Amino acid sequence: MTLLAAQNLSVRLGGTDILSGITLALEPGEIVTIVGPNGSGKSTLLRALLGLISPAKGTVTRAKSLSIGYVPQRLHIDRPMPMTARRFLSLPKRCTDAQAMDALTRCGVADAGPRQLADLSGGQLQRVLLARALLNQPDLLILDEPTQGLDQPGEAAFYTLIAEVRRDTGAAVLLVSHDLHVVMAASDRVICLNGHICCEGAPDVVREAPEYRALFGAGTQGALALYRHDHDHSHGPDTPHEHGPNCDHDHTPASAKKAAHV
Ligand SMILES: Nc1ncnc2c1ncn2[C@@H]1O[C@H](COP(=O)(O)OP(=O)(O)OP(=O)(O)O)[C@@H](O)[C@H]1O
Repeated sequence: MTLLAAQNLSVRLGGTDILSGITLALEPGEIVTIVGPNGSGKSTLLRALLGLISPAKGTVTRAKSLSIGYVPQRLHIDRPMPMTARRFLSLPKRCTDAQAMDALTRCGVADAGPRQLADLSGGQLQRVLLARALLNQPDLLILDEPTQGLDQPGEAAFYTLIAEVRRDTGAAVLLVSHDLHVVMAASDRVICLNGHICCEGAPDVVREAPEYRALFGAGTQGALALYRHDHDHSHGPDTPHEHGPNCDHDHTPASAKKAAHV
């Protein structure tokens, strides 16, 4: 049973096409990571899947009575505002002390309840946010850059936690990241987004091909940055991009061809 699916989804914001032709499906218990450069539409895609943005075209379908836990990219409360983690867990929906303790313990921050949000480290705060998302016993967790601002060990620990949550609760996880480096071990599937789905695949497949580096630049040092590039689409005619040696199709942007009179 598919939990959530998008069919040929396009989103237009402020008169600009942000996403086009997105087709994807999330199955129970899988961990799927969306990667893509800044501004490639990752948060927009999550918001469209959540129903927070109306698509210009296409459809989003959710399984009946699907429960979703969402951790947005930014916490829209004033961190200096006095608020304990325990109180935060009861917003907007009240939870019991036992439920709060269970969620905090599961997320490795059992003692965070009485602490002020402002006093928590970045990693602890992310865990409290995850704990809050778990309170509804979600079938699907949607996490928008949950490790933003964490150092690499913190990031790795957080992804280990996500894998444990999936194991213990059976929840599927859809998350956004900039960087495959740490995500790889925890993801069943990776979707590379740049306004459209450029490529997707299992991490072990992704490791074997050079496409991720082409999209993200040399900054990744090629670390785990490799995708098989199964094209089921055409790139926009003027979208410049590069691909690895295994690609057998012409990626010369149309504009370059025009310029070169090819
Ligand atoms: N409400 C809006 N109105 C107009 N444009 C928007 C709106 N929200 C987002 N955008 C634009 O849509 C594009 C995609 O934004 P989005 O936040 O989805 O990208 P992202 O991949 O999540 O980026 P980042 O990695 O920087 O978080 C950006 O160019 C952004 O400026």
